[in-house]
Amino acid sequence: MAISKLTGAERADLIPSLPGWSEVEGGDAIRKSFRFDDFTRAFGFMAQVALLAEKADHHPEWSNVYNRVDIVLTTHDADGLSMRDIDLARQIEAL
Ligand SMILES: C[C@H](O)[C@H](O)[C@H]1CNC2=NC(N)=NC(=O)C2=N1
Repeated sequence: MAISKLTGAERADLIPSLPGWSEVEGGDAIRKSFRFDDFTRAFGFMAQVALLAEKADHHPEWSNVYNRVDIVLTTHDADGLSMRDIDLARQIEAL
């Protein structure tokens, strides 16, 4: 099943509803940087996100430095931003 990229209008409507998430230049991804008290907290968060990602079969591009976790969401199968990214961002926010 083809996954469709969000249109500019859809992005403009949806992204502002995700607190702290911003559009990456070009509009093909969204990103957010999370900060925690320490590495243990950051890694615990990553473990929770990993479980969500596996369940959704939709995986983040991310990096971790000590207490910081930088997440980029994009849909490789759509070559850009899709509703799957919005859905995963919403689930991350609900953690
Ligand atoms: C075969 C498997 O369902 C796909 O490769 C999934 C896995 N995780 C994925 N994650 C992301 N971010 N984009 C995808 O297109 C994607 N595709």
